[in-house]
Amino acid sequence: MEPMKTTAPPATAVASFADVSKAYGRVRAVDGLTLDLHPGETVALLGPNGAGKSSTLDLLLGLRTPDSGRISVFGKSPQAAIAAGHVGAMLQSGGLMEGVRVREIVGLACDLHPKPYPVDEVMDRAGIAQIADRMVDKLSGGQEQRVRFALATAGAADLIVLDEPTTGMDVTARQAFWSTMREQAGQGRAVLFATHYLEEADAIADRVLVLHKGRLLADGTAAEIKAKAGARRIAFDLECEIDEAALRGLPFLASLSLSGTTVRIQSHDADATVHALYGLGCYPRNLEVSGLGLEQAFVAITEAEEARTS
Ligand SMILES: Nc1ncnc2c1ncn2[C@@H]1O[C@H](COP(=O)(O)OP(=O)(O)OP(=O)(O)O)[C@@H](O)[C@H]1O
Repeated sequence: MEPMKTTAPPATAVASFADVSKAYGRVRAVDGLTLDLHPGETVALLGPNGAGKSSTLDLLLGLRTPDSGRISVFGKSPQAAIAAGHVGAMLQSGGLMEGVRVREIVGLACDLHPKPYPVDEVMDRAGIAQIADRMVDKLSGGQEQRVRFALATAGAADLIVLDEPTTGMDVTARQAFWSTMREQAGQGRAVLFATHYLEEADAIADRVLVLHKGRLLADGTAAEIKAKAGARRIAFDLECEIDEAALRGLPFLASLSLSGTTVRIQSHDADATVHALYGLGCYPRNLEVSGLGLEQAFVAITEAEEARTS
């Protein structure tokens, strides 16, 4: 009799980067990146301007070749995976074809896709049915983004790659966009998106990657990234005059800001900071201690790295 298997087999990676580097002259855009993406995962790629997010996505899509390391997408080269229809992509810019109507460009994307969806379905999902007859060069920024979204979802791809997909979209378009992406991930597709909207990453992503100068600084759930930042927020009001220098002398302080009588602190050990605060002889009112938001965690992690490397 076969022994009973007690553990599930490891999910095969949708895409893998193995020690991938890419430089432009002296700029190391991607520096020793090792990473696996898995089916059904929604992954946010974060990083300050110039961190290497677009370069990473370009490498994944075979638009650029790594100087060293290996990238595989569904066990193939990125180009072969794209030709096989495994990958849908929505890039940051790049003009849409001129002189054609919305329906024509979406129709073309469907015709070219090895596993296309019906054109009307694609247009409905992207919320562009009403502008089907408009020329693509006469669209607003948000409408253009919706058309790009339609092009990325013209067929059944198993990996969807999005570079700042919701830039320029209004609230309704954003919500519709993310609900479609959740649906896609729910069907087992992997979704990788680069963004500067940290609330979006916090709300949408199962996994967050933080890039800085081409290197992976953090990889985990939003909660893990917040914990990694290793700081907590303390906010309170002062009811008596207190010397700012005394506040700045509190232990474990990462940052301090004063606004009127309100003090906001980030501390690496909130218990110790609050304990010392009571020792200053002026009791804080409305004391709140909370974890960092993803945005503050992101800033704390990237600033710490900046300080370490500069
Ligand atoms: N074609 C290129 N030639 C020279 N340098 C480049 C080129 N493309 C990107 N770079 C440089 O590589 C680094 C990474 O750029 P990249 O566009 O990947 O960053 P990013 O994280 O996407 O930035 P942003 O948030 O501003 O879009 C930057 O320093 C950028 O100036």
